[in-house]
Amino acid sequence: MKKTEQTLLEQMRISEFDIEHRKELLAFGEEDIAALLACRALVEAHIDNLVDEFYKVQTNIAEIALLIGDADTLERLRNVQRRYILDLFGGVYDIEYVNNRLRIGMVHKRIGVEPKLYLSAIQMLRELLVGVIEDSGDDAKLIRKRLKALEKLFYFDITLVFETYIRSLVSEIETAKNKSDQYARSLEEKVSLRTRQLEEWMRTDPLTGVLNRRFFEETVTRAMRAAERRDEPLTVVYLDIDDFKLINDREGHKHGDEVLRAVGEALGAACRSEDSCFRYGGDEFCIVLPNCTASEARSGFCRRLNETTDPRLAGIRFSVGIAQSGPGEYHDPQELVSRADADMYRDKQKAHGHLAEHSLSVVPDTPLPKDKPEAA
Ligand SMILES: Nc1nc2c(ncn2[C@@H]2O[C@H](COP(=O)(O)OP(=O)(O)OP(=O)(O)O)[C@@H](O)[C@H]2O)c(=O)[nH]1
Repeated sequence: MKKTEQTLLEQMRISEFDIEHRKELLAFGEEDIAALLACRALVEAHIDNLVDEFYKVQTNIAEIALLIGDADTLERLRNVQRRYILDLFGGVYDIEYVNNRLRIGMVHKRIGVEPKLYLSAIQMLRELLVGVIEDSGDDAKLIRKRLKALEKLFYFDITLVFETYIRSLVSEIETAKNKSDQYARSLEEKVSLRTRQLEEWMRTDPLTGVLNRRFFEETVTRAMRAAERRDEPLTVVYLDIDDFKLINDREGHKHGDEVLRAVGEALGAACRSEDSCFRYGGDEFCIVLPNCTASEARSGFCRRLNETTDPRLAGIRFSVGIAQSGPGEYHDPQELVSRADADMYRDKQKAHGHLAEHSLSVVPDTPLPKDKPEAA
């Protein structure tokens, strides 16, 4: 619930029962109320003098004069003080009376009246009132009773003002804490986002956008363990662009970069969500295909790659090596990669020796790669 939807009494959980309890704690009873009421006429007769004297002293204190600030405010305060003094001897110390005291505590906190200034003002007022009551010429015993009752009422009021003051301080601390918690949370979110971005950046090959070699071994090892656990096949496809040096030499390094970028995009498009694609060397790429046989890699991944229509890849040919592990028997992850590499090398030899067609030519409308015997 918003603070503005609650009265001060509700915020501080002060009920009529609580007010009576406070009076009991101070032994403030009917006798005291009667003693204070008995002074009312006397105090009323001196009220202007009391208020004048009070503010004469108060406005001589530099800090207080600064807080009051101007003549209009002083006039307003004089009226408030007049009402307060009369309330002290009004004989009614109920929920309304308490609410007014709480409000004073709140206003003091808001305008920055420090507790020491409030206490010194109360002490000053007390002395002025004691003077008036003592000079009444009444019976000494009666005067003592009245002063005692006034003392108790001041304690009653001071406690309320201080509690509001403290409550207000606690609220300020809570607000500051909430703000700093909020800031810490937003900072945490930013850090975790930046960390994710950094990790992503560390994993990614900046030119082609596919994963870099640093994470390759870790990925194959993890994929191999998962395949073993599930008794599924795992396939690695090794791709090497044919005569890439020639492309660089003929078309320029910039064009070569553009081809590598296009290869990265084509591989990304040919991969399933569970596949991981790596730039393994300058013009070499490795694709880890979980739950996929060598034959499925050819009919699935290689076919999709072969369907690439990117004009930057027209005439680009790959030597392809495929190696499968599992189900049943599993190789060492490094051995699986070496087998895919060896298979790719054999493919390249055939191509160079014109013994066979290239495994994969990424040009529009090229036929599917020839199905090779399983490497597993
Ligand atoms: N444009 C460009 N070229 C690169 C990059 N990284 C490596 N290369 C070049 O890629 C070429 C690879 O050449 P080779 O290893 O001889 O391979 P190849 O010319 O494809 O020959 P084969 O593999 O036998 O078909 C080298 O000339 C490298 O300089 C790169 O990031 N951008």
